[in-house]
Formats: sequence, structure tokens, C-alpha cells
Amino acid sequence: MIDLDSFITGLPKAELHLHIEGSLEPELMFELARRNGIEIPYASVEEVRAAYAFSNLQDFLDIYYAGADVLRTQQDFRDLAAAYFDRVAADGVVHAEIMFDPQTHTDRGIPFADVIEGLLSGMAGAEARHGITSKLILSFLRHLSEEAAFETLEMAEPWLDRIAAVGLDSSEVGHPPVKFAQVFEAARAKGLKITAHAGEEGPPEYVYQALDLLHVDRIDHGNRSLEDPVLVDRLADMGMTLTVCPLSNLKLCVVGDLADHPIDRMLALGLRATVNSDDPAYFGGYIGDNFRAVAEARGLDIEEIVTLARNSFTGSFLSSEAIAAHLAKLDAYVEAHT
Ligand code: HPA
Ligand SMILES: [Zn+2]
Repeated sequence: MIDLDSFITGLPKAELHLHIEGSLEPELMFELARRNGIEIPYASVEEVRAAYAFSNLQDFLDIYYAGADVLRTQQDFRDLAAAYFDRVAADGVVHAEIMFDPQTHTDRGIPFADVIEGLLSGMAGAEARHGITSKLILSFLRHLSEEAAFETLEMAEPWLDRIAAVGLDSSEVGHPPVKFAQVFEAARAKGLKITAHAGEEGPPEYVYQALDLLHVDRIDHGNRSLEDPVLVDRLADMGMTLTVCPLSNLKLCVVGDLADHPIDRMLALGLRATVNSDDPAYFGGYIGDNFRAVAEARGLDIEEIVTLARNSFTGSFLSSEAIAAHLAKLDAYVEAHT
């Protein structure tokens, strides 16, 4: 009998839905506050963790944007990324496609160059230390204007060869994909891949808009697609990857109980679902924790778990050669451990 938890931990996997600002652990938050001479409204790490009780996405976002205020220098962004990669190296992560929210920082006067150079340096260090490859996804904040997104895309111009994709995050309801149709068109014309949060709190209509107006290569979350069987069939037929985040769904009340999480229903419907952490420092776990928690809550079998890991590579923005190489290693791992 194989131990499912250790099988999951060692299983080669990619993380496709991770906000690097959401990997800021309270310990690092305190360290950066001290280093930068910033007052934070918490007396202890425990007090910070106790504040992480959310009843919806906006509750979380308010605390998440406040927490990001301790990130000031290029070194802060490098340390943030390094801490994430050091943590997920122990989770069998061999590739990660990480989102960052430049507007959260440039709107506070932090130069775009410091944010991206710090992250790129943390990513290079992770490849050297752990052999983990990674790509960057520039996410636009959807509560801001499309004009502001265009300004951000312009700021990114000198680094476009080091940015794989653009994404769309922050407050979903009231900020449908259509609001950003033109800036995503411009990003696509520059050769960037496209992803967008859709159907986390927003209705299936937002998922249709992400497909038809943004021409997404991936959907982040996508849970509410399940309310529309026509949409489900379309997503399944086109092999659209959904980057699902079980512990995030629980903490933001997208699901009431992990025992009711639809991850296996998505697979059964033919959807290319993956498992990811979203904002691990805020939602109580990294990618391995997400796999283990949802596997236990839903009683997933080995085949379902392996399919989820397989989907993380096929849904990545890696070249087809790199994907094939990862899948061969995944198959070898499964062969050796089952
Ligand atoms: O789960 C999320 N949804 C929307 N915006 C976000 N920004 C960080 N995490 C999230
Ligand atoms: Zn997210």
C-alpha cells in the first residue's frame, strides 16, 4: 500500500496559479517591515495569522494589498521569490508560472524595474539552487481602469522577452473581462500568452467573455463554469486548462467545505483541471498542501492525482519539447512508486 501523502509530495508538478505577493509569510512581513522601517498594524506573527479569516474575495484583497506595503526594494522582491521557491522545492515543484501585480507597487511609487528585476533575480536563484524553472505572468488589477492597464503594459515593454503572459486579477464581480478587451488584444499582438481569473465569484458569462473577448490560453479558477453545461462542454472540447485552487476556494467561501470541492467532478466532466495554491501565505497552504487536502477530502485515487499533475505540465506555457520531457519524468515517477 503506497502512502498517498508522500506520493503526492514527491510527484513532479508545475504550479500555474500563484500570486507571488500572496506568498508573503507573516515572518517575512515582519522582517521586511523592520528592514524598511515600516510600522505594521500587528504586534506579532500570531496576530497577523489570526487576521486571516475571510468571508469573500474582497475581505482577503484588502488585507493582501495592505500586506504588500512592506515590499519596497529590489532585494525585498528577490527575497520574496526566493522564499517561495525554497518552500515549493520540497513539494515536488519543478516548474512555476508566477503572477505579479505591478500596479500594487508602482501606485505606491516603487519603480517597475525594482519589482521585476528583484523577481527575475529570485527566479534565477531558484533555478540555480533547485533546478526549478519559472515564467512570469504580469497581472492587471481589474478594479482599476483599462487605461491604467495600458500604462502598465507600456512600463513592461523593456522586459517583454522575460514575461510569458498577462493575467487579470483582483475584485471580479463588477469588473468583467470586456472592460479589458483592448489591452489584452494589444498584449496578444506583442506575442504574450493570456490568462484571466474568471468564474471565481463572477458568473459563467465572465468565463464566456474571457474566451471570446480576451482569447485566453488558460482560465484561473473557473469554478462557476460548472453552472453552465454548454460552457463545460466547450471548455472540455477545447482542452482549456483551469487553474483551480482548493484551499483558496475554502478560505474565500467559494466552497463551503472541502468535502464538497468539485475538483474530481471537473475531471470527470473532461475538464483539464490543475491544483494550485493561489496565495499560500494567506490561505493556509502551498501546492502540496492543496493536493493533499483535496485528495483526502474528496478521496481522490492515484489516477486522478496523476492526471492533475499531468495537466499542470500540458497546461503550462512551456515548449512542447519541455512538456514532453516533464511528462516522461512524471511517468517514470509513477512507474517507480505504484
Ligand atoms: O484569488 C484571487 N482572485 C482575484 N485576485 C487575486 N489576487 C490575488 N489572489 C486573487
Ligand atoms: Zn488567483
